[in-house]
Amino acid sequence: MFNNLLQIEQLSCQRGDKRLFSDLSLTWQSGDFVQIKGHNGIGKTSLLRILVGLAQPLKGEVRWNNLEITKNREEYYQHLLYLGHYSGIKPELTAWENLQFYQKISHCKQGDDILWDSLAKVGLIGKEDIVASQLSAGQQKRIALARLWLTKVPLWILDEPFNAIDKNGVAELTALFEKQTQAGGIVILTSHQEVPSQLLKSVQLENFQYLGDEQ
Ligand SMILES: Nc1ncnc2c1ncn2[C@@H]1O[C@H](COP(=O)(O)OP(=O)(O)OP(=O)(O)O)[C@@H](O)[C@H]1O
Repeated sequence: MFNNLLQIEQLSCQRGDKRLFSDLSLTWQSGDFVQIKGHNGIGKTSLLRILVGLAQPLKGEVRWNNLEITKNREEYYQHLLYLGHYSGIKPELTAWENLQFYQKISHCKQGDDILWDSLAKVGLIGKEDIVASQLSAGQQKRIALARLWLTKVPLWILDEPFNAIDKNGVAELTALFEKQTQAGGIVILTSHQEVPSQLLKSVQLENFQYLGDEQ
């Protein structure tokens, strides 16, 4: 895999009238497996949303391979898989159809076999013909997570991927994240649960909390 770089420079974030973090500068590259840490409400989701171009920082910028992401969205999104709090699945489609649709529109491994494999990995065999709206929140989350076994993109940004996932699932997903980074990908996530990996680096957002002296 090409050596990729995700850089954030002098990033400051405000939500409503509340300044969250400021002056955050970091560089991640191929092979990095990173957890964004910090107490509830510190701004972890806000940071991820800035990283994927869904929210604007107050100051600073995000660059993918030296290009500012908001000016090069099309190129950036060809390399990014983002799973946010809302799983982004279509409620009127079955689990199978959701993944088939994803295979069609994304840079994915193709074919029914790989799709069955991805359903098996998330424990949805037998549920493939049920429309997503009739599945539980946890099962819907697992349809979204099945994309991780289909995608070929290098950069994964995942907000609480382990929510509604049992202990075995957490271990299996963590192994997949390690495999992705060892193959030259970059995985950035938030998690309220312990992530069982020796490879994980962390960014503590408390270290960048706004202290009130920035102009
Ligand atoms: N759209 C918004 N408008 C105003 N304030 C917001 C908005 N979204 C989030 N906030 C506030 O910004 C702060 C950070 O929210 P964020 O969801 O980024 O935190 P978090 O660290 O991910 O929290 P948690 O660990 O609880 O998921 C919170 O105080 C939240 O209330």
